[in-house]
Amino acid sequence: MFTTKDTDHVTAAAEAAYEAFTATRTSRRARMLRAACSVLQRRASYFAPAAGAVAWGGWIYTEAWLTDPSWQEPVAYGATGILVGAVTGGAAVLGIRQPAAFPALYGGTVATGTLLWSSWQVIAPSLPGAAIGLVGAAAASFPFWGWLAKHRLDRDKLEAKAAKNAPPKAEVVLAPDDVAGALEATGTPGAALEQMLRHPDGSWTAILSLPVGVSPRDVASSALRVSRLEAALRLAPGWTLEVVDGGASHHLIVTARPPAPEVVVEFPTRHPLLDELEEWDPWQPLVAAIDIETGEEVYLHLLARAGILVAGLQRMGKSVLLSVVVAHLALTRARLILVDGKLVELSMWAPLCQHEDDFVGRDPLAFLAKLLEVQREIDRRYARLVKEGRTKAEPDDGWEPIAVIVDELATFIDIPDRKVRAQIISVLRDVLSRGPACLVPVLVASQKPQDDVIPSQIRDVCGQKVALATTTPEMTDTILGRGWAKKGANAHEFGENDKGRAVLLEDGSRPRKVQTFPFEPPERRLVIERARELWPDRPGARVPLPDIDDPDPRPEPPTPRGPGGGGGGGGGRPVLRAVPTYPDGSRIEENRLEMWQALEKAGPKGLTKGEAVRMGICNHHSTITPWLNQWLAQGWVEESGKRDRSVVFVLSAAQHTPVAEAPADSKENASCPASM
Ligand SMILES: Nc1ncnc2c1ncn2[C@@H]1O[C@H](COP(=O)(O)OP(=O)(O)OP(=O)(O)O)[C@@H](O)[C@H]1O
Repeated sequence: MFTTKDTDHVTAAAEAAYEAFTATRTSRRARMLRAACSVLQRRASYFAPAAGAVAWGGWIYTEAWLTDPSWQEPVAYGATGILVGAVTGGAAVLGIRQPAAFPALYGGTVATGTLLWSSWQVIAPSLPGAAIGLVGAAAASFPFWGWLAKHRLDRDKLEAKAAKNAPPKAEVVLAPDDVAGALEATGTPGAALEQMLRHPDGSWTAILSLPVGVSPRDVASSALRVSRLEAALRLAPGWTLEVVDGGASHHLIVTARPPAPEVVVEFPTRHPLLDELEEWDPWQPLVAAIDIETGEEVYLHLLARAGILVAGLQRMGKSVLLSVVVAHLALTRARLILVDGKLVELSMWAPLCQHEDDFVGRDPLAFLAKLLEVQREIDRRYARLVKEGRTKAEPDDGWEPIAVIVDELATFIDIPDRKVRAQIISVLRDVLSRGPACLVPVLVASQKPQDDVIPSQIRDVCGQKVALATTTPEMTDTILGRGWAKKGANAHEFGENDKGRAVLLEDGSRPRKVQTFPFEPPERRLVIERARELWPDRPGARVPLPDIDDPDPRPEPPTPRGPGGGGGGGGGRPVLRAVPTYPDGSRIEENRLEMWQALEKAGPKGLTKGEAVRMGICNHHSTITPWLNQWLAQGWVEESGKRDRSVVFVLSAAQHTPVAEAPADSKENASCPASM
């Protein structure tokens, strides 16, 4: 038996239906008995004083009648007691729930009546005396009647108000004979309802035992049967039905759920990062969006999970989300490597880069070279992890985070050179999967959610995927993985006005529908200004402008190492924008550039051949010996004593790689002045 207290109208309707259902299962007499017992049980506290008073009055007057038999006294007093008792009982049955008021009113009424009547009897015992006593007792009950009337009036008012404000009544019908009957109507006769459970949220669960020969699994797994059962149950709109196999017990478990209550979620228009523009710890998750169903903050993890993939149709909010991630990274000590097929999206962050060539534009070969450089660093870091018997980096390892942000993956994947494409996919996959564990977070974004642009090898190693609006379920699956569109990740249902609306899927979790924060250029500039204040000496990267900066439009493809690389020379590098040269102006060969730069970086401390090998510049001393000999002969390098019994090589004073100047007539990118 249920109470309607504290339940909503849906629950009340469901209860009524359920009570009707249970009523059909018992005989009329049993139902009446049960109702009587129920009233007695629930209203016992109201009946007790009435019953006590009637018994007490009856006893006094029976005794009086025995000693002085006359009919007036017992009838008069008995009538009074019965009247007041009936009033009390009636009010109790009508549902007035004030246990303390009842006995008090009742007791007062009876006591006053008794006093008046007894006094009159003493003064002038007679029949009129009895009648006056009766009237007095009745008059004494006026306060009670007044109270009762007011109470009913108030209650009616409240009910009228509640009915006015209540949402339209939902129809929840459990068919007569209900779930078993409905099941029979769908072609599965003979089921018996074993148990009906009501849940506090208004949902219900029916446990049915099926006849021998009918498999609960067959019923539960047949979409047709389940939808027929749903129709036969005539559930109100918005209700959902779940049918599961009860297992060995040969039971079928049917659960109906009311629609989830609507949560009104307010979307903040300002990202919380803007309220605290201080150095940010990349180990903590960053607030990426708001869950549109619950209003909770939803996070992206830069280091604790594998890479991040963001994709969706054009103009739906990819760059905005990307900027939120870059803004967080800009406020860390991370080295930013920005790869932007469109140049304009990430170029405003270029002044925060720590290396001049850490901005890659529309150049797949330059991208591959950068990926190989990052891959070599990952190899070095993993070598240390292996030596130290660890599986991932810790915050106090002393490694500098290296964040790789790639916008518009299509520029680097959707290219005619299949070989370079395959190399890029292979190395990017490796960097995405191994990077975060050694402080190399990677984010890739694409505005073309198609298989040929987001290969499954790339998608599958991304531990966090964000699907902004797409147009088809296939596109959604391309971003999130096969089958997710069918399981409710419906990015393809977002409309063109749903800017920043996305489905976020984290490995091992259910997809969440989210709304990203707006993060427009003025807000991005605030972060940039603050980062420049925090780290004023970052040199920034040059944004390569096509046809202006790149002197060699057809550079030779680099030679990536095979999988698992292991710190080799890394092959050649494509010609990048500034042509590195020796002091005599001749170009530094691709395969020697890394060694030359290592010498530059080492400064007067110099470098031994062994150190160069350990840094992964080459596999063996013999590789660099001829280069060093040549540079010694030219006078660009000097020997400067020994360290650990090895000769230390240093660049001769003032040797450095001059940076090629942009031609005087070249246009300057507004977001990246040549001064950068
Ligand atoms: N969370 C958001 N709230 C409000 N507006 C947003 C949100 N995200 C994006 N927008 C708006 O949507 C528009 C497109 O955003 P954005 O530039 O990020 O799209 P995009 O997918 O990167 O486009 P493209 O693919 O062309 O680069 C912008 O005008 C931006 O202001």
